[in-house]
Amino acid sequence: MGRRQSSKQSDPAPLSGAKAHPGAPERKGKRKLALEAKASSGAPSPRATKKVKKAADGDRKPAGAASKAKGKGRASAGGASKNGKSVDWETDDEDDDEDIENLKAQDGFSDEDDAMSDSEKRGLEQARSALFDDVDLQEPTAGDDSLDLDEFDVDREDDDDDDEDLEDEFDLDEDEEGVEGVNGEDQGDALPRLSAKRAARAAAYNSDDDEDEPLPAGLDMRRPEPESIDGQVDATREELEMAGSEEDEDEDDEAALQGGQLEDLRQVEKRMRTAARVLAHWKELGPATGRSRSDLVEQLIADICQYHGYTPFLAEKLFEIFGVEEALDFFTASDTPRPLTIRVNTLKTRRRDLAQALINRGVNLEPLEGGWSKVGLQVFSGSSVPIGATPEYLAGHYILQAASSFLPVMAMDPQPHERCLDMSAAPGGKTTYISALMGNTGEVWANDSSRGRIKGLGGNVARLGCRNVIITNVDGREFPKVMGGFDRVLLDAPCSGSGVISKDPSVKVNKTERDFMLLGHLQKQLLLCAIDSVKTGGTVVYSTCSVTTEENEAVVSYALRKRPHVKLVDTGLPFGKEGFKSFRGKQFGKGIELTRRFYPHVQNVDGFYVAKFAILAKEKKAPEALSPTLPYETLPINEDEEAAAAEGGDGPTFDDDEDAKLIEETRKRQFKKKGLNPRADKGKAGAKAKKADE
Ligand SMILES: C[S@@+](CC[C@H](N)C(=O)[O-])C[C@H]1O[C@@H](n2cnc3c(N)ncnc32)[C@H](O)[C@@H]1O
Repeated sequence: MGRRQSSKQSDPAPLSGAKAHPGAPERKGKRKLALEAKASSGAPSPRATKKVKKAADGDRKPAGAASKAKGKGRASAGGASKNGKSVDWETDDEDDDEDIENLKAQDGFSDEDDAMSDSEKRGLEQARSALFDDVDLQEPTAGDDSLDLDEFDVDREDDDDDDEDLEDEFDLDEDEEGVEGVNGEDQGDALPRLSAKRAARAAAYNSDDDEDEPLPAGLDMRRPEPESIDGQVDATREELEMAGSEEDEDEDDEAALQGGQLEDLRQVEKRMRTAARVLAHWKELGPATGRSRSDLVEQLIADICQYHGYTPFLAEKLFEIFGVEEALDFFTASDTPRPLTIRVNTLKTRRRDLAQALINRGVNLEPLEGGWSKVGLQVFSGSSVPIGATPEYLAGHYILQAASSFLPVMAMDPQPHERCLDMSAAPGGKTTYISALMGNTGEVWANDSSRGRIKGLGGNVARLGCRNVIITNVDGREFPKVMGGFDRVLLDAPCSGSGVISKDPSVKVNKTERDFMLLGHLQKQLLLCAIDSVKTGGTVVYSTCSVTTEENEAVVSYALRKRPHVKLVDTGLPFGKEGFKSFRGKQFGKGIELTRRFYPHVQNVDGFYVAKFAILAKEKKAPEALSPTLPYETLPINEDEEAAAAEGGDGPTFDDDEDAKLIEETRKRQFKKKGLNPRADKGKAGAKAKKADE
């Protein structure tokens, strides 16, 4: 049985232009995985352990050789046309995918090796369950020596920094519109209860009878097989009724938990899927349940909070973004780590050379799924090599960077010798990519308002050998006052991080309505400043690692309204879903469908949003029409103004009285400077002044 067959996960539906990853590789708990595998199969040979670990990787691996064969030429197919020229993201003309496969074959990584015995499979299964417990409950720690989390483009700003920034509000006239669908529930009550439930869930997953049970939902990204809904009415009703009777006991939950009784979370999961199925087929299945639609939605959101550990506010906000069943997939995928990826630093090495070096060290890797990037490698767990501390890493041959983080830079498409600005750049994953695409030519201004994060940015810029980067530490809203006229600006905005919950689960409980309002506010201000910093004919890319509309489409639409000389253009990205044209009755700006959304449950990348603007020439102000009510039919024509108008410019206008005043003031200043009395007789003083001049 090959790796793929051993997987319990099925492929999320692929999007056009990109194939979805079947699952996520593990980047945590490698030691635990190895120990569990060892324990489950007695005292296996190192080879057997290696097989188990490799098989675990395989569970999360993208499609195998077939997909790689297809990968050839895909990147160019994804290349967008820009100004009639084909955008080519490749920095290396040769296709290394095949080379890497050959290297791996030489190194003994063949699919045949992956055949597992039943006991190995059982060991793997246990290891995965244990692993999932780790992932689910463990907050990210700086102590994980295999990862430099700061550098792993967590894509979220320090909350402390934000607090400072967000307090400093501008006076924007349309702030309120970004906030919608707010749930005013008292979170103070909800949070302790949620954490008690999470503890219950942890205990439930750790129970001994797990072996024959299905995987916890957080690890199993499968949707139930699409079944015919005929004949399901009774079963559905039963499931919901069972759920209903549980609900009646809800008030006793606290007591039950305190008394050491653990709720069966699998039951909750089943109930969620059932409710989602009923809601998705409401016409056919709804009436038979005897419940109202809103009642069922309410129950489902409560279950999501309980099962996945969200506040009701955020659960509802995220739930509204997706269709019912898709929402459950999103929540599940947000509990699962994304693949660990690295970006090759083409300023220092080539992908095939780096792959060779890392394979020689025992790192298990593959080119990024789908062939859409020639600088990305996916790293699979199972090797004992700490990927954040290899000699190649220290020499700056690569950076740990989430695949979704490549996308805004690809959309920006920086060219050699240009002048670019990365407005909120720390810790520098995107800055260093921009620098590499420009081949260390031109200028990359890397700015961030956080002093603390600037240090990491400087470290990465130095390690990766980016000599064209200039680092600044100001509030992005100071641009273009500080500097303007850039060819391209990237605003990878501070955001809620709702797309990267798998990296930072604290988002589930620490984001409030106020945060979203203030973030939207800040993002709008920064985007206007980004636009104003670019010269005519230039480009602005706006991105966030959030999936909410008020941080994405609403911000972009605001900028379109406030800056009529900009328009949205194709991002040129080979995959991603269209930006929302409307959301809950609100229509977004022209061309919004050209923006792109990326989701963990669809493309197995972090939730991300990318919009690309072209900056056009500002429209000249038309001369104001004369009012027919004026007392004169025509006004005397000022020759200067007429000449300026003929040239099509906003020519200067002069006011003789004002000029006379200015001339007199200047005269007085000059007299004082020369020690003369400006009020003295003009003739005498003038003669003296002339003499002083001589
Ligand atoms: C999403 S992170 C940027 C990640 C970075 N682009 C990368 O790829 O490594 C957002 C950054 O915005 C910065 N930030 C927050 N408010 C800012 C402001 N007003 N001006 C400039 N930067 C700001 C935060 O310090 C944080 O580093």
